[in-house]
Amino acid sequence: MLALEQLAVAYGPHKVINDISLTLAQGQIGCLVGPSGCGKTTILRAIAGFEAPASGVIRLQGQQVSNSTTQLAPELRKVGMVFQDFALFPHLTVADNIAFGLKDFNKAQKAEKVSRLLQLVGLPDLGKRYIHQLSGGQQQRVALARALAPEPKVLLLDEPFSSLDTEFREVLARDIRIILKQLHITAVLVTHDQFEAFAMADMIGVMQQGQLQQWSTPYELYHRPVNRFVADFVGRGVMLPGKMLDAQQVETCLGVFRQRYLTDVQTDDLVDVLIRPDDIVHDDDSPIQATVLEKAFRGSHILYTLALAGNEQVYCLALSHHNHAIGEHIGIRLDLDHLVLFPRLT
Ligand SMILES: Nc1ncnc2c1ncn2[C@@H]1O[C@H](COP(=O)(O)OP(=O)(O)OP(=O)(O)O)[C@@H](O)[C@H]1O
Repeated sequence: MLALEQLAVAYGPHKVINDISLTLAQGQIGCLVGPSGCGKTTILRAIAGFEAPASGVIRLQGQQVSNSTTQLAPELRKVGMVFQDFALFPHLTVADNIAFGLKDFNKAQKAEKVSRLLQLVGLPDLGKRYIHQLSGGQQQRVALARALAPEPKVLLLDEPFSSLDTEFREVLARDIRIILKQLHITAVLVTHDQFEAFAMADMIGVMQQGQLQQWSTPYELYHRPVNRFVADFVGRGVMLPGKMLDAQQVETCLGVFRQRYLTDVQTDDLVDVLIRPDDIVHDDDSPIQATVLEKAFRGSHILYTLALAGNEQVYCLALSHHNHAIGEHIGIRLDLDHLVLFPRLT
């Protein structure tokens, strides 16, 4: 179990982490996402014990390991780390890299453990190779095996996939998730890639300038962002102008919809309604017409950028056998489970 309670971290006089609280149960995987410099790595460093809190508390397995006055040494925390650059030793074999941290094991115990870990990360036959004889993805699996060897209770992964090809990342992210779940290890992943976060995480935290804007499940984050920053940062979407007809009903160019998201709202208030690409359904029978401005082929789907009457634009994710040309008019309707809206910025 991992808990941060009102954590603040400063470099000299500059506070870069402010009042962050979050909890992960044993075996849960959390991801931190956010713009460059927002403090993601600093949080990992604080959990590992390399940075002391300015205030607040860090707990691992219920034990307080960091506060502003006392710090448990990093090597006593049972925390493993996997980095972006793998940090493997080129002069050692794969097996020796993995065994590197196993100080209290004899030769036979090491060999047994390395063999089990190689099996676990899907590289059973590569123990005798050197690091330069592996692909990037294989190297990252070795880095994972090395971090898992001392049986950490918490694993910290700092952009572990960023040097790998995009298509490969999601597969590796899912594989690593399966391994961490098997071993019931609590993990925190830092990434720039929200699809990676979606593939790995039970909980995702969106950070901005040292503050945690939202900490929730991937579904909640996408469908119920707590503010505009999170709505913009996670997933694609547009803000469609709307006007409140009363506290529940909002009028947009796509029709009138009921809402329960915004409580502090009155008749005639101007709002923006968040519309995701999957909220717009292509429907030949719909009276609402839109013009295809752009299209991006995604294999099973096409992401259309559509112009509505007036100047508004929306995205529409349609199955790719609905193949329409740029300039064509198509019928659409809004298929919303719930409305997310924000007061219009003045
Ligand atoms: N050792 C340090 N001394 C002083 N300032 C630092 C130090 N390390 C990081 N910072 C600053 O702290 C802030 C947070 O940095 P951090 O590396 O945690 O951000 P990040 O979200 O991980 O960024 P990125 O996504 O670019 O890796 C940044 O403004 C950074 O410049």
